[in-house]
Amino acid sequence: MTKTYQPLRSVRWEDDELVLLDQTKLPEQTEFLTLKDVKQVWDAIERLKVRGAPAIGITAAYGVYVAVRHFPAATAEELLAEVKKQADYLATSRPTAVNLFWALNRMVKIAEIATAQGQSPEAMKRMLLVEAQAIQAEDEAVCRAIGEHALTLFSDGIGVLTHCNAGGLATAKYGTATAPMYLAHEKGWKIKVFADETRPVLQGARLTAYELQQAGIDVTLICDNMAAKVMANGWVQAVIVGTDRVAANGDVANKIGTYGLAVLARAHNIPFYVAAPLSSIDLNTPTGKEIPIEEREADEIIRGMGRQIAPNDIKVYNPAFDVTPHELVTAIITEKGIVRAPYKENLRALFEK
Ligand SMILES: CSC[C@H]1O[C@H](OP(=O)(O)O)[C@H](O)[C@@H]1O
Repeated sequence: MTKTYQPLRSVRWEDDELVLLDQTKLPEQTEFLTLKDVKQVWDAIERLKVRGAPAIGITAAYGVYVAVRHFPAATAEELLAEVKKQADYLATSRPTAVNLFWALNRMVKIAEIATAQGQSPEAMKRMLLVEAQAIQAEDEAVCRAIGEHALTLFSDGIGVLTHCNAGGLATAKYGTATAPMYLAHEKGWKIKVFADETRPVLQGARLTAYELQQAGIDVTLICDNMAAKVMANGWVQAVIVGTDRVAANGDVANKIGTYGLAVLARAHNIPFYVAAPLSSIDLNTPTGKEIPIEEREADEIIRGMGRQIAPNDIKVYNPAFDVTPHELVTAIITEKGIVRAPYKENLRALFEK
């Protein structure tokens, strides 16, 4: 009997409103938010109520429509100017996940096309909503395709370690790193997942462990400092993670702690895979050195989960991401196939296919 994955959708356009699952409340509470204005959308992205590169892009796309749907533009040019203004505002919510900028650029492009076609402001607004819905629908198909390619690297009974949440909650459905886990489960394979808790915001403990358990997948939660022991035990045959931005040379920005995992995987001769939709690959950023790394507030560490665990006013360094050099990446798994080194040439070729 095939087990179909029942998604817990993090972003929905429902009854003509943008509805988000508040990921800061999981796993204890399943709470939905209806976002009525662009400031609420900005806050939801910045405060990680919605997070994960593709989900951020989808939310920002709907956010542009929410921002302008009632704007009283007399002409398409006036509305185009407002679309650009609101897209620029949403672009300030978080700096690292390139999907945010990729999705906002798509929304501005639609507004430019509508203007060039001489569409009315009302027609442009309809085109904007359709584009946001297309971005969401495409992401679901992209994630499933990533899963199918990744599955060719897995086998029944495999042990897989993952970091943070690159799951269904971070995308339209299936996730990127978790897509092969769901598809393997659908095929009836026995797959053992080890999920890093992923300090300080615990996306692995709160989200990955939660969504995989809900789907009936064998998942074991470990603290980040246990990954080496799990690998040394021989329990891991592959590491697979998501990404917020792949640079043109194949350097990978992802949740803080990913770089350390890649070093551990290399030390244990374990393949290190990055699941990356083309919407997360940024050929305009030459190397990982040029990827902006978000630094978040000290309280995420000092008072992260509701209780104080460090002295007041202690100095804190809280980068939300790190960069894994492409030399440590075994393969980048995209919806168009599996990409291996030399990454600079092979990533560019993806966009020429
Ligand atoms: C499928 S992209 C998921 C990606 O996003 C996460 O970051 P955050 O939770 O801060 O948005 C993490 O880097 C995941 O790999």
